[in-house]
Amino acid sequence: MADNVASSKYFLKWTIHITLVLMSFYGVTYSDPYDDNIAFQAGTENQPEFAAAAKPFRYLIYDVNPGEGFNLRRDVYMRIANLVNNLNKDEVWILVLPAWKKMYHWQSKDVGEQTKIRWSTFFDLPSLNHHVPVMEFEDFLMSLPDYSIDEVYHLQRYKEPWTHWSEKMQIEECHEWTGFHERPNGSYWSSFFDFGHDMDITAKKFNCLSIQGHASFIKPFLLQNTTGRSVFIDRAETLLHDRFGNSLYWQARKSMVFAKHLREIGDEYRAKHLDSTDETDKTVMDPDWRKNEKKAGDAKGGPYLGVHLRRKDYVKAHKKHVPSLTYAAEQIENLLQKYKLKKVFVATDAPTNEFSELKSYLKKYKVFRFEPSKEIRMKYKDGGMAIIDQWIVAHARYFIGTHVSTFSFRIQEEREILGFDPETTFNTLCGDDDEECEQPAKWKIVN
Ligand SMILES: C[C@@H]1O[C@H](OP(=O)(O)OP(=O)(O)OC[C@H]2O[C@@H](n3cnc4c(=O)[nH]c(N)nc43)[C@H](O)[C@@H]2O)[C@@H](O)[C@H](O)[C@@H]1O
Repeated sequence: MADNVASSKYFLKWTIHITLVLMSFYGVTYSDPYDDNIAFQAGTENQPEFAAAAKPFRYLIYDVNPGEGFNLRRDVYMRIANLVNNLNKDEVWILVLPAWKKMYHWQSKDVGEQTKIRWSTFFDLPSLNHHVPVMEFEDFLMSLPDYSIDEVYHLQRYKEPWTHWSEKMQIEECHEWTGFHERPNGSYWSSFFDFGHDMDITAKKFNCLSIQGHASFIKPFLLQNTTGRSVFIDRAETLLHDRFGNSLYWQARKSMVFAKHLREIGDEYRAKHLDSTDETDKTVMDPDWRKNEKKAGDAKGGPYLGVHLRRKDYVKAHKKHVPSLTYAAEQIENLLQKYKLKKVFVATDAPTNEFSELKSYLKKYKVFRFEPSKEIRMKYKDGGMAIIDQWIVAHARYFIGTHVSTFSFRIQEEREILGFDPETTFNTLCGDDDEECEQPAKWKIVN
């Protein structure tokens, strides 16, 4: 009896939660009584021709190759978000956010476990929800009474190299290790963002799907060839952006507003150490990203140079393009002189000794690096520290990053959203012997 009451209360709670997510997406204002992180203020204007909310909704869950880093994963989110945006023109689909789990670069050992991290730790969920309906994986699990996902498709590349590129897909034998294990009862077990280690989460159906195409190429397959309420796409990085750099691309990117608690820490640091506030820097943003349509040059930026200096594995992996610390310091000094700045903020994964060495070459200037308290590190982990660094460095008067680092790319996009002149954004440090020193393509915002 008690069990029945508990389970009907539970069912009611999740029915209300999901209804509220969808109401928010369809433009109704509400506060979710169950989650302090979700207080939606969805607008009503410009609602696209999405399917009627009354249809039964479905869930799209995805994951990315375990080897991929934080900032490529952010890019894959955009591809899938725009697929879900497209799906919602025909059926209601909720995008289930893959919980963050430990990555190769998240090496801090003194910040507690870096697993099962909610997206709301890093991003503002109401902002994501303004673009597509989203839900945390943990919450989705709670709404699955038997922890059983209906269908899984592990995407893989075709074995044969292509001579002529065309979009194609086909269910085939798995070419590679998938992380899904068939059980005697025919269900499939996987770790599902580490939740599977404590809970018995399985999939009813599992297939490998060879595919070559853009994200929306899989849409007809999802609508016509799958019937499950919940569909999991593994190795989603296999799908390409539908259109790189168009307005929808930028809408997805703009919706990835950093969590307020991280922005506030960054803002406090800017004010305290870098004489930088949004008012003086002309970087005041509307809390609703849909209302921000900045033009190049609107933003002035704080009176400091911003540098993203990627070290660690990059020093070896991109030998030709990553400068020695002496040459990095020389380039930094030239920019400080050119822009008549006295302060430089360095976002970097460099160990302390390398940062001290860099500082020793720049004695005439004030060289800053964000050094968080233990409490902040424990709370927001390595991912949170990366975002705070990105936020601070993105507000600089002039930015220079590291060759082909996705960490630098995300900073460049942030500056496009803030309204900086692209000349002050798309710049890369040169390697010591890199005579060409190719500069990044200018991917300008399309509002
Ligand atoms: C060569 C490739 O490079 C890719 O790296 P790349 O695109 O720079 O960028 P990410 O994929 O984000 O990986 C770099 C990770 O290193 C840390 N990191 C790098 N720079 C900074 C910084 O300035 N501040 C802070 N706080 N953390 C930093 C952070 O955890 C970040 O997610 C890798 O993901 C691939 O695995 C591969 O190694």
